[in-house]
Amino acid sequence: MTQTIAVLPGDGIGPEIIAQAVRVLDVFKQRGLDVDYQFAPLGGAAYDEYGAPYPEFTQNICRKADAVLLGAVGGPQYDNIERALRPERGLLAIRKDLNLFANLRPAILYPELANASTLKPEVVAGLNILIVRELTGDIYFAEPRGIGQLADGTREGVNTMRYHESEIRRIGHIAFQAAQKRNKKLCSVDKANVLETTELWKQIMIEISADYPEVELSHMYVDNAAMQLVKAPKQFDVMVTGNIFGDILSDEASMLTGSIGMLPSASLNETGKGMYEPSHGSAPDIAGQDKANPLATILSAAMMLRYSFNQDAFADEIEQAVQTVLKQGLRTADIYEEGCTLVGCTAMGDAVVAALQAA
Ligand SMILES: NC(=O)c1ccc[n+]([C@@H]2O[C@H](COP(=O)([O-])OP(=O)(O)OC[C@H]3O[C@@H](n4cnc5c(N)ncnc54)[C@H](O)[C@@H]3O)[C@@H](O)[C@H]2O)c1
Ligand SMILES: CC(C)[C@H](C(=O)O)[C@@H](O)C(=O)O
Ligand SMILES: [Mg+2]
Repeated sequence: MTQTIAVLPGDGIGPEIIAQAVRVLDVFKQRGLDVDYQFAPLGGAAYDEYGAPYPEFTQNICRKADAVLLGAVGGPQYDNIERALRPERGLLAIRKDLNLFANLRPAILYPELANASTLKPEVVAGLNILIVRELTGDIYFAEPRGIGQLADGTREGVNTMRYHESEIRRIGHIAFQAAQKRNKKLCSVDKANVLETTELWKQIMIEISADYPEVELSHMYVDNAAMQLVKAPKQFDVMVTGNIFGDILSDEASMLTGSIGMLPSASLNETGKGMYEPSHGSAPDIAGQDKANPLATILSAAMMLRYSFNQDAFADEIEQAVQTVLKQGLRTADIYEEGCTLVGCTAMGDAVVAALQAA
């Protein structure tokens, strides 16, 4: 039966990078992958068309789809609209609506990019970390929130950090299972020395570690983890952390791989349904200039084939094709180094498609 991919290009560079990922998926459609695309707006594009960042039109398509492929949302033209209508709220709403609580962000350094990282090549060579970020709880979603006025006329901003143990438990199991399939090391990142929410996080991780005796569990405070990621990133195998810490640490980890333009992600729910998107944003500073690196989005499409469609061999082929184009010396501006060939977003897509067709 034909399966459906909801394709949400979003804003800024979103449409440019999504176009390349769709071309890559088309290669597999030609080889028999039985999928159809349904395009829908999210974020600013949806606000422009429907007056809401996650309108009913998009909700209906995404709820029925077997998987969702997203570019990125947001842009300066939306920064001053009512908060509830901002593009980023559309992204949070779709994550909550589809219950996508498990965000997997693999930071893998392709050997060809060892010099593209701002860190010394020997610090990052061979890097392969998986960040497991909880995505539907924490300070992102808990009430109360808002900016209020106090009796004395001054204003106060409020957000609330909250986790129920069931939310911690389910992301913990995902992380332990991922570690079990990898190098069996799990580092849980918290701020249990200060925040009770994350003290509970740590307790739950210890409790469920009993189910995974072969996985070595360690704990690290988030400030130290931020430092260790640049000092000695290869000490990590899988890291598991809450929504806000995971947001920050995954952007940090992306630079270990050369560029944020290289970091894909999968956001999964309990049934395995997923939304796949690069970890970066809509990059308004380079939008519309054919300069964006499409590889994080193309690698996110590979994660979709692996997790949503059980097509491991196709996913491997995409990852191999990305390595081939890097070996050929092709680089978008964010990963460019002397002696390589500078290409735009479309030409990078062309090269990945050509590598797949040659394989
Ligand atoms: N998942 C998402 O949709 C998502 C994620 C992060 C930020 N945002 C939104 O994106 C907008 C811009 O945010 P920001 O500037 O803080 O973060 P950003 O990730 O969009 O950009 C940060 C820097 O990285 C560069 N960059 C990002 N992706 C790139 C790519 N594929 N190729 C080359 N360079 C790339 C940008 O040019 C910029 O210099 C904001 O509205 C923000 O809310 C959306
Ligand atoms: C745009 C924003 C809502 C989002 C987040 O904070 O989760 C982004 O930074 C991400 O990492 O996907
Ligand atoms: Mg982020």
